[in-house]
Amino acid sequence: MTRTLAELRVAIDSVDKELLAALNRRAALANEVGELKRAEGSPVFRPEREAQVINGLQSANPGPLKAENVAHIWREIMSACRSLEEPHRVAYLGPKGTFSEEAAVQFFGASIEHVPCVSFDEVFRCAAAGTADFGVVPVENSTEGVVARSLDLFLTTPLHIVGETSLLVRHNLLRKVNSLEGIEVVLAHPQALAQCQAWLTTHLPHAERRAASSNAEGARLAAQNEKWAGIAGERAGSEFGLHIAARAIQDDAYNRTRFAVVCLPQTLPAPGPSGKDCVSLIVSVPNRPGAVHDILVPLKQHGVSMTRFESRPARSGQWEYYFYIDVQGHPSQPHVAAALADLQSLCAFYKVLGTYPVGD
Ligand SMILES: O=C(O)C(=O)C[C@]1(C(=O)O)C=C[C@@H](O)C=C1
Repeated sequence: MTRTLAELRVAIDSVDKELLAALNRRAALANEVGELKRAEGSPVFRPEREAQVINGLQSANPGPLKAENVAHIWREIMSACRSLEEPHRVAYLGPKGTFSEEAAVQFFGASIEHVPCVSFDEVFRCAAAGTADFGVVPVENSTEGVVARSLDLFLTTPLHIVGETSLLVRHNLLRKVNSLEGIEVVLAHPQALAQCQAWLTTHLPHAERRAASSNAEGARLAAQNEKWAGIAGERAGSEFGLHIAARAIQDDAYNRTRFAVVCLPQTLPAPGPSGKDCVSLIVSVPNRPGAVHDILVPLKQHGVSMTRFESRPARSGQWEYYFYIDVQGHPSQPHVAAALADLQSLCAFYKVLGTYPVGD
């Protein structure tokens, strides 16, 4: 016999009460964990434990809830529990409404204190000075490649990477008026202008492309002039009361940006193994034939996969480079430790940027 809507809602209300009671039992346990950690002076945020909790629940999930929804729900549950233990301040490129803010909330959940910053440099400064506990910075975009400023800042920063997350980036043309007519200036971060260049050339060939410090800042400025438009996410559109004059204008439909989560090692030491981890390194090699090939040999010999290899000029004027390398695994695994030790012995410069659970 099929149940009526009223009967189904009564059943849902009863499940919700069970969930609420269970969630509060969980929160009380997290409170106890918090007291324990305060007593021993250990960090509240444990990304490897959170990754294990989510992976475990996704494997045990019988459905019909989708695996990605399970991840999303538990990220929020753990964010709420974590904030009971200790509220975390998270710095990102502001103002409110940026993709960086979205990445910060995707990684830490909604229960955080927001520290919007005016530049990537400021995000690094805030996290290094302790004004924020963590910083979230973009490192790579699937259309445009590396975010050079972030990579350059990694070289000298005392911060290390403790996590990563990636976002599907959908850019919209935002404007006071809901039309493409009469747009004289398009304002956005240079990365976003580059990610939408084919669309802009086709649809707004005569509009000036003007760089803004962030997409949300471009949207904020566009809200002040009818002849201007911004390129940003929906979040920024609603923040500044703008129309979406054109939706999803990025040249690549699968445009994704990967973000790194950084902090001081004293805020959170390198996370332990989660079962699916990654090590990020910066190295340089002596300028001689075959040197770059040689640093890859230990990885092959010890069966360690490399998932990323980027170069940045060393700015020595000598055509020397820093290489940004990501490898799969955790240094607590003997084959990873052996590969890294051999690699280090070949490098003129070697810096471990971080060991952390692989993001989604
Ligand atoms: O297991 C812990 O260490 C906790 O503090 C609990 C908990 C959770 O809610 O499950 C909360 C914060 C940590 O980042 C990891 C997990």
